[in-house]
Amino acid sequence: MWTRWLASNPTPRVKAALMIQPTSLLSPPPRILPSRPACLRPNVTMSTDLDQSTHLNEIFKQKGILRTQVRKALKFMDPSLRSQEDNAIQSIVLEAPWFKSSRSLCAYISCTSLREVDTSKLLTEILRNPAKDGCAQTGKKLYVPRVEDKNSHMRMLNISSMDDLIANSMNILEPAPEDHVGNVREDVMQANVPVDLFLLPGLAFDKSGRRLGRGGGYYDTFLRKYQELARERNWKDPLFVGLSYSLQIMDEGVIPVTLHDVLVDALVTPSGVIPISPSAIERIDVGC
Ligand SMILES: Nc1nc2c(c(=O)[nH]1)N(C=O)[C@@H](CNc1ccc(C(=O)N[C@@H](CCC(=O)O)C(=O)O)cc1)CN2
Ligand SMILES: Nc1ncnc2c1ncn2[C@@H]1O[C@H](COP(=O)(O)OP(=O)(O)OP(=O)(O)O)[C@@H](O)[C@H]1O
Repeated sequence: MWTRWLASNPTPRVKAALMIQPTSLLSPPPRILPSRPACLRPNVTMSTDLDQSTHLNEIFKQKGILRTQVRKALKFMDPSLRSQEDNAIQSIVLEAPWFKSSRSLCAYISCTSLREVDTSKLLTEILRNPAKDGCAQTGKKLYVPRVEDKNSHMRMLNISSMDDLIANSMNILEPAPEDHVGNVREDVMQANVPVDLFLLPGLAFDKSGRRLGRGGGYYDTFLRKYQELARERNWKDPLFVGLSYSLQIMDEGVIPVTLHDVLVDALVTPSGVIPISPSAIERIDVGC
C-alpha cells in the first residue's frame, strides 16, 4: 500500500515527523512492555510524551503557516489564470482513460469562496450518465462529502442530481441524509461496489504525494477508513487524485506531515497528470 511505502521510504523531513508521533497517531499502537527497575533501564535518552507533543504541535503550527500562505496566494491569483487553470484541469480529467473507465467516484463539490479547483464540469459529466441498477458496466455513480460533526467525521453520500445539494454552515453544498421523498441516501461505506476514483481537494500538494488539507482532518480520517474497508473486502485500491492549481504545488519537503496524513496517488495540474504511487504509474500509464 502506498501509505506504507511512505513509512518505509521516509525523506529526512518525514523521518523527523515519523519519530515524533504521540501514541494516538502511531499505527499499529506499540506493545506495552512491563516496566523494569531503574537500575536495569538502558542509559539512553528517550523522547518523552512531552517532547513528542511539542514536536507535533510544531508540525501543526507549520501546517497553519503554510495554509495561511497558500490561502493568500489563492486570494491574489489572477481571475483569468484561475479560470484557464480550472478549464485545463477539468479537460485533462474528462479526457483521461482512468476517469472515463471509472464507475464509482467520490468527488468534492467545489466552493468558490474557498477558491478550490472547480469541479462543476466533472460533476455534470458524472451525473450525465448515471449507473443503472443491474447494469454496472455503464454509467457512473457519484458520492459527495457530508460533514457530520466537528470531530473529523465526514460521510460520502450518493447523489443523482446537483439539486440534491443544500449549503451547510460553512457554505459548502452537501446532500441531506435523505432524498426529497424521504429515502436514506446510500453511504459509500455501505456500497457493495468499490470506489475506483477519489477526486480530492487540498490547499497544497507536492510531487511525492503529500497533501495539505484545510485542517479538519476530515479527508485523512475518511480515506484511511475507506482503505481499510477496501482491504477487508479484497477490493482493488481506489485511486486518490488531487486537483491542484500550479501555485498549490510545493517543492518537496515543504509540506509538513504526520503519520495521520494520507498520500495522494496522483495529481492533476493545468500542465497534466503527475502519477506518483506505483499503482497510479501503472493505471495512468496503461490508460485505465
Ligand atoms: N468542497 C469541499 N468540501 C469539503 C471539504 C473541502 O475541503 N472542500 N472538506 C475537507 O475537509 C470537508 C469540510 N471541511 C472544511 C474544513 C474547513 C473549511 C473552511 O472553511 N476553512 C477555512 C478556514 C476556517 C478557519 O480556519 O477558521 C479556509 O480554509 O479558508 C471548510 C470545509 C468536507 N467537504
Ligand atoms: N496541535 C495539535 N495536536 C493534535 N491534534 C491536532 C493539533 N492541531 C490539529 N490537530 C488535529 O489533527 C487532525 C488532522 O489535522 P491535519 O492538519 O492533518 O488536517 P488536514 O490533513 O489538513 O485536513 P483534511 O484531512 O481534512 O484534509 C485534525 O482533526 C486536527 O483537529
